[in-house]
Amino acid sequence: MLDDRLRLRRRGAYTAAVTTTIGVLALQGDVREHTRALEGAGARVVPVRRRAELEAVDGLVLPGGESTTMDKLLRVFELRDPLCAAIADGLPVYGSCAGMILLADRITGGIEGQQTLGGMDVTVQRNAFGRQVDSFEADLPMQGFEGGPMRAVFIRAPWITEAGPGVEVLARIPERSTAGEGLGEAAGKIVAARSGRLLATAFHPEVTGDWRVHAQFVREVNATRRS
Ligand SMILES: NC(=O)CC[C@H](N)C(=O)O
Repeated sequence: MLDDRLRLRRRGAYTAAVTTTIGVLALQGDVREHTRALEGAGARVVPVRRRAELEAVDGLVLPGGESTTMDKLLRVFELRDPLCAAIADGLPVYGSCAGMILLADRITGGIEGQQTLGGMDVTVQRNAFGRQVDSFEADLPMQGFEGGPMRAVFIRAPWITEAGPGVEVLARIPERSTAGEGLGEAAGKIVAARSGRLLATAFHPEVTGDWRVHAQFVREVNATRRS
């Protein structure tokens, strides 16, 4: 038995059987940072640009970047329909910032004709923070995450203005940024949420070196895969 396992492991088959493969949508955005974060959290990571690549992953990350560009490229690369179908079918997906916009059922502040993939019963306001606090960092306590508040980096970020009953709110904007700026009307806005197998953050944990969000996503993908 042990010999068999060792033989399989040597061929890579045993490892492949227990290693979760997570894709990062690689059309635009901070693909490299998410790849590093997921690898830091112990996953095998592959870029996804084609339908066949999408079909081979156990979970998918939609990176930060520019949601309008990703929307266009998803159509050009003929990934939009398969991805909508995969989400409907229960593929675990984590979206950060532009990725969160893509997961929202509804957006405000989108450009003419901008579409999302949807799946999460939320309304997301694009570029919600306004020019004064365009980019900032805040320490966010996050529901269900141990180890203290999460340093959250916001870059022309969206927020969630409305969340349906099936959506679990994981984090809201505090009163002040880490630098001490008052965050005004942003305070209290929802910036992290989960719904079924979908996870979304308005901020970018992939750039901080704190891999807790990615690690949690990898655990969820593992649990889904085994169930
Ligand atoms: N950092 C980001 O991902 C910014 C999102 C961007 N403002 C958008 O609308 O898509």
